[in-house]
Amino acid sequence: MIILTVRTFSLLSLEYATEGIRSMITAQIDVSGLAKRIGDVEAVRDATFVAAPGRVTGFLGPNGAGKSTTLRMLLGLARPDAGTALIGGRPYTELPDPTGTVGAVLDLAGAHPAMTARGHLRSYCALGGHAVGRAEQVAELTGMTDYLDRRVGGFSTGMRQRLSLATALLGDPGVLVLDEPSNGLDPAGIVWLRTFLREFAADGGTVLISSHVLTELQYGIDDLVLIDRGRTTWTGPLSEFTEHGTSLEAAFLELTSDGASPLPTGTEGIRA
Ligand SMILES: Nc1ncnc2c1ncn2[C@@H]1O[C@H](COP(=O)(O)OP(=O)(O)OP(=O)(O)O)[C@@H](O)[C@H]1O
Repeated sequence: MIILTVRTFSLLSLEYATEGIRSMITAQIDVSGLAKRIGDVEAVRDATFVAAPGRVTGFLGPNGAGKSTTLRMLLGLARPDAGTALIGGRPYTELPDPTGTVGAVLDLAGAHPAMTARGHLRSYCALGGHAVGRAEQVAELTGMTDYLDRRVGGFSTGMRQRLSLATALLGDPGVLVLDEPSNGLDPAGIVWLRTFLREFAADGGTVLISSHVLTELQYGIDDLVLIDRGRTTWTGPLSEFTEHGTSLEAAFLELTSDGASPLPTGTEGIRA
């Protein structure tokens, strides 16, 4: 996809880029020293990383590592005990146009089963103050046009994932935050999602995508953030993680042990 950027200017710390007929507000994600205790559990102890515009950043860690809790803090759904999680230099709750800045998929679309996809999207257009025609536009972007008049109750998990993504895109955000979006997608759906996210980033968007499945991220991301037991243990370009012959899987296992192992030889990413 060719980017025709005709103008950019700074809006707070957000970059507003106009490109062809489409415009988006792009912004960097900055997480620093983030911590959150839930009951007796230190769900997040020290998460520090950046997700940059124009890049797809994978947020990888084993089950229970703290990925969802970190993303919930980033999206203003949980209050950090310490540290900051900023989008374009601001907490989510202080963004002037939250849905026009960030699209998030944390859970499968919680639409009423009797509602059609079109009805679901149109009600979110009304809630978010978006033009009603956005429903059909995001359906086209996510390959949902043929399903618009079907009831959500009959959707497969993969179609629900697409509907969630379509809903997140209604405000034409420049930042996408996706928590395990490949769950329930078949191989063709995974390839489609990977291609969609790469094009979104190629247009200048910021993508942060979490997963505990290595193979989901291996071919679709530019940068990698590893989290283990609530701490980011490695951040950097994926190419640095694997270029010296260490497989992603081997490096992942090494860096999600007890943290005592050395970095893969030649790896220049940052180890926390
Ligand atoms: N509501 C909660 N009540 C109690 N403990 C919680 C709660 N939410 C998260 N935790 C705990 O916090 C830790 C981090 O959980 P989190 O869901 O953030 O991990 P995750 O990396 O997203 O895991 P997964 O890959 O399995 O989704 C885990 O030990 C989890 O059990």
